Amino acid sequence: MKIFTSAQIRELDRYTIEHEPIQSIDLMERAASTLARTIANTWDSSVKVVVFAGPGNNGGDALAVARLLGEQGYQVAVFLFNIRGRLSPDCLINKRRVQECKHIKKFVEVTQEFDPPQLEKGMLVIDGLFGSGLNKPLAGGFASLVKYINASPAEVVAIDMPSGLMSEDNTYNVSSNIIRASVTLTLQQPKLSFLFPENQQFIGRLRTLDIRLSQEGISKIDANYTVIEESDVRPLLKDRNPFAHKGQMGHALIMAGSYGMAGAAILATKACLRAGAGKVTVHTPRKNCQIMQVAVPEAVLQLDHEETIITEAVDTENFQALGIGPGIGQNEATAIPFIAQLRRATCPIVADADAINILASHRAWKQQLPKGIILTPHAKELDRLEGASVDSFERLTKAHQLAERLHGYVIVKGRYTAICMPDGHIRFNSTGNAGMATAGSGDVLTGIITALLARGYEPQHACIVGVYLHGLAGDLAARDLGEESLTASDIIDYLPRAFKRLKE
Ligand SMILES: NC(=O)C1=CN([C@@H]2O[C@H](COP(=O)(O)OP(=O)(O)OC[C@H]3O[C@@H](n4cnc5c(N)ncnc54)[C@H](O)[C@@H]3O)[C@@H](O)[C@H]2O)[C@@H](O)CC1
Ligand SMILES: [K+]
Repeated sequence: MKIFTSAQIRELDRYTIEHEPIQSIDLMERAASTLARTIANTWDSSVKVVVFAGPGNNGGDALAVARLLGEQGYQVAVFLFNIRGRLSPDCLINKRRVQECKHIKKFVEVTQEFDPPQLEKGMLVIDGLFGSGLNKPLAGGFASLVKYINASPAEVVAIDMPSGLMSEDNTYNVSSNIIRASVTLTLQQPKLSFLFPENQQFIGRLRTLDIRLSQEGISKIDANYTVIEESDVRPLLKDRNPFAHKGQMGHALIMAGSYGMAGAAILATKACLRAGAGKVTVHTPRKNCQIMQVAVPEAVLQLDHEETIITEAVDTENFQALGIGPGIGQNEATAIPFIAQLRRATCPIVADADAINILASHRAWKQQLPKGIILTPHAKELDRLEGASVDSFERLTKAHQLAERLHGYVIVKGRYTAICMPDGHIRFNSTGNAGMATAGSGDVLTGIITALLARGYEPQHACIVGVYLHGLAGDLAARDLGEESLTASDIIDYLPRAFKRLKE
C-alpha cells in the first residue's frame, strides 16, 4: 500500500475528479457518507454530537457528516470556524446544505468571538478542523480550541487526521496543540506520521476508510513510502527445486557471540537455518564451542583463536552471505578485525547490534562500508550511529540519507520497521507485535535476512521478505502464546508456520 504525501493526496484527488469523472462536491459526499456510516455503526443516535468544522475541505467533510447524522436522528450541534471570511468552495456548499437542513438545530458560524459549548462525558466531538491541508502548527484561537477539546471528557473522532498533526513532519510541531482523538477515521490511506510511535497519543484507534479514489491514479503516482503487504511478499518467495541439494541452498556465515553472549549466536544461527539456508557456519570464540554444538547441532563451527571474543577476519569465498554483529561486544580487539572483515567480504552482508555500535564509535569507518551492505539498527542504535534525533521523522530522514550515502540498506526496527533503500524508497513492515520487543528478537532477524541472502535473494527482496516473515512468525506465535510471554526462540519456532502461510 502506498503512503502519499499531502501534495500527492491533492494530486490523487484531482486525478479522481477528472478521470472517474466525479464532481469534487460529490467526492466529498462519498467520503462523508462513509464517515457517517462508520460513526453510526459505533455510536447510536442517543449520543449528543458536537461538530467542529474548519474552513477547508476537512471542514467540508465534517459539515456533510453533521448533516448526514442529523438526517439519521442524531442531535447535532455544528460550529464552523470561518475566521478569515474564506471557505473552500465545497466547504461553502456544505455550509449552505447544513443551514438548509431542518434536522440541524444548532449551527454557529464563528467569525470572531467564540463561546465554547459545554462538552460533557458521553458526548461525541467530531474533529473536522484541519486535515491534510494544514501547513503550519496550530496557534492562537485554534490552539486554545484544541486544548479545550482535549481537556474535555467527551470522546473525539478525528476526520482524516487529528487536527494539528502534520501528515509527515512534526519535528517542529507543538504537541499540546494537536487533537488527541480516541478514534481517527482516515480517508483512503494512512498518513506517514501515523506510523510513528510518538503520534499514537493523537490518533487513538485508527480506521482507514476506502473512499474509492482512482485506482489508476494510485498506481500512477510514484510513492516514496509504501507499507509492505502479504501480496507484495508472496511473489518474491523462491521455490525449492525438488532436485536441490544443500550446496545449492546457500551457505551462510554467521559471526556472532562473545563469552556470555553465546545466546545471540545461537539465535541468529537457528533463525538462519529455519529461514532456509542450506548450510550455516558460525564463527564464534573458542569458549562457545560446546554450547553451540549442543544448541545447534545442524551448524558447522569455525572457532576463533581467542577464548572469549572474536579477533579474526576470515575468508568468505565459500559463503554466499555474511551475518555479523550479534553479541560480538565492542572490544577494540574485535573492532579492528571486524572492519577488516567487512572490507574483505566478497558476499552480501548484514551487520547488526554490536557491529553497529562499533561503527558508531569509529565514525570514519562508515566510509569504508561495502556497497549494498544491510544495517539493521533499532532507534537507539541509529541515534548512536547518526546522532540523536528529536523524533521519528528526523530519525527516518537520517536513516534514508545514510542508505543513499552507503548505497546500502538501513532497516530501522520498530513497530513499523522501515527499510530505507539506496534509491530513496522507504518500505514499512506491517507485521509484528509488541511481544517481539524482547531480547534476541533482532538476532533472529539478522539470521533470517542472512539466510535469504545466502539463498540468492536480491538484497532488497531479502530485506522485505525478512522483516515480513520475522513479524509474521511473531504474530503467529503471539496468537497462540500471547504477547506477554513471547521470546525470541518462539519467533524461530514459528518461522516454519510463517513460511507455510506465505507459500499456501
Ligand atoms: N483525497 C482525499 O483524500 C479527500 C480529502 N478530503 C478532505 O480534504 C481535506 C484536505 O482539505 P484541504 O486541502 O482543504 O485542507 P484542510 O481542510 O486540512 O485545511 C485547509 C485550510 O486550513 C488553512 N490552514 C492551514 N494551516 C493552518 C493553520 N496552521 N492555522 C490556521 N489555518 C490553517 C488553509 O489556509 C486552508 O484554508 C482532507 O483532510 C480530507 O478531510 C475529502 O473532501 C474527500 C477527498
Ligand atoms: K481533522
